[in-house]
Amino acid sequence: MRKPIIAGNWKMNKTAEEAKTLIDMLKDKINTDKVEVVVCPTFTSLTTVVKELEGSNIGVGAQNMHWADCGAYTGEISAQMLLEAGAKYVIIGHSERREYFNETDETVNNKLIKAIAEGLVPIVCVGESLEQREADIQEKVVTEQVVAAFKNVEAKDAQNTVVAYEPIWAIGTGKTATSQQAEEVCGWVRETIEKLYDAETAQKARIQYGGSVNASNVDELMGMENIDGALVGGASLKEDFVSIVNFGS
Ligand SMILES: O=C[C@H](O)COP(=O)(O)O
Repeated sequence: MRKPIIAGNWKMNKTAEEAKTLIDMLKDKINTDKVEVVVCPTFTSLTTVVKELEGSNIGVGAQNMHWADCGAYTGEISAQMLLEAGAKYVIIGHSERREYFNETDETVNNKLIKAIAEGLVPIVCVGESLEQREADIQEKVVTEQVVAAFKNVEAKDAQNTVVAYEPIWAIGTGKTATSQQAEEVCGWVRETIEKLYDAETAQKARIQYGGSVNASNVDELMGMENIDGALVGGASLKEDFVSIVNFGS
């Protein structure tokens, strides 16, 4: 049985002081007995959030990383720097990085391999655009993204990798995919992992849905066979996140 994992992607929000206030408001209300919970602040707030969550079971992640150990990559951050700051998870290939910062399937693969090598838990994002959904090629798009992301990744490492299916047309729009749409694509993701590796790997890998998840739709989404969690944006910046991670209660 896969343990559900719900992560909050804060994106470019919350100064370190604001992050402390949010964590102080959330941490004692979140139940981690049945759900693995992760918060992903900006890098500048990482150490503050890690300190505020000391003694809790809530994990801390980063929103991105570079695959190099060091070098002339202005503005980038290495896996070692994330680990030093206390991150245990890292989001890779978010659609906003693919759109605004030229993230490609190749860079996503480079980052996934490096995250695994350094012992970070990767959350790899895939998902189609509105145009691709309207053209009904979402299965092709997502399948290709998954295949490219896992190139040269061993089965044991794929089993510990989280894949987040985030239809771009549902991100930040309030237009959530229906549970049936989300389940269909997450099922394709799992089938693709099985074809790449084996049934055991496909069953152990966890798949999140992301895209306007909120307290009113999380229960139905989490009831889907191939949805093991959620990657939450806007709703993770407020008390709604408590209702989301405590889903079903
Ligand atoms: O990483 C989170 C996703 O981009 C979803 O964001 P959202 O919940 O604001 O739609």
